[in-house]
Amino acid sequence: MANPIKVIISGPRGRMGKEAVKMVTSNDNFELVGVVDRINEGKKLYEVDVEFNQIDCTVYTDLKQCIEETKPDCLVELSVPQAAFEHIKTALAYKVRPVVGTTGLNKNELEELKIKADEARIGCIIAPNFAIGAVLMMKFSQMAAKYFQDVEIIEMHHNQKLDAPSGTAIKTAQMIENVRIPKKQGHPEEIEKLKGSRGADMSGMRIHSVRLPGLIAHQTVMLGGLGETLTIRHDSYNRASFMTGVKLSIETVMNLDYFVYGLENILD
Ligand SMILES: NC(=O)C1=CN([C@@H]2O[C@H](COP(=O)(O)OP(=O)(O)OC[C@H]3O[C@@H](n4cnc5c(N)ncnc54)[C@H](O)[C@@H]3O)[C@@H](O)[C@H]2O)C=CC1
Ligand SMILES: O=C(O)C1=N[C@H](C(=O)O)C[C@H](O)C1
Repeated sequence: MANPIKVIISGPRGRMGKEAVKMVTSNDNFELVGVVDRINEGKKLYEVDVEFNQIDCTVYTDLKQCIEETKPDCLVELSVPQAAFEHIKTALAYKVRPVVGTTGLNKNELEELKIKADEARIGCIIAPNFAIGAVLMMKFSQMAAKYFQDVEIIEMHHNQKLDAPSGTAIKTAQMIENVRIPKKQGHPEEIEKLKGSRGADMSGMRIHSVRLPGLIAHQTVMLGGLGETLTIRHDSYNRASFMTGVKLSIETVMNLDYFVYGLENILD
């Protein structure tokens, strides 16, 4: 059997981080060699949270030190955008391949990371959504937008989410932008009596962000035409739904020497 891929995870105590720790440590092809967090420097994961019982892996607060001591192949980045950008740049500088789920990176940051990864010929996968169904929902929406110019994206998430609109909603709109003839939707003279009531505007499309306790991650794309509408919806009911894509990305990034934005680009 080939040597396991040595993985480090950023944001291990988070909702996604915990699920990723579980997935990586239960997979024989991977070895969790370290984690990076804001706190708990030098502790073992099992000391940090009872959920990590028996996981004998060191917590680092400095990514460079983590990389130098553990010599990982891959960084799984699941923290916050403010930290993620620096983490990805550091990983690339050490030739550690990033697999990034953290959303909220802006266009310039993504562009800079693409240039760095491509120039250094280091695989890097950034996926706003790792759920297979979500990727299909985005692709189906893109297919449909060729025929329906009027699009409203409604993303719905738990109320602890920091960024709005979601990374998935932005990626969906970008994919649609590639095929849709730009159009300002609604009545040309419409007036928002309450600011924001028509949602965010992306090339005339509208994006609405719902935040409620009880939700996990959901998105509806509504397309309207002459006397008909088409509704495409995806629901993640738990964070295990994202792990198929995280696992595939870790395996795939090891054989890449360029930047990838979106899981759809590595699915067969
Ligand atoms: N691509 C995808 O499929 C998915 C992406 N996400 C994204 O993943 C990110 C994390 O989401 P959640 O787990 O729900 O958030 P969370 O708030 O539960 O977890 C974030 C964790 O990062 C830690 N953190 C903060 N600063 C850090 C630093 N400098 N270094 C290391 N860790 C640090 C926090 O202490 C926290 O434990 C968000 O950006 C979210 O939008 C979430 C679900 C799916
Ligand atoms: O914060 C979340 O939870 C999620 N974030 C990602 C996003 O912003 O699209 C992916 C998924 O929707 C869950």
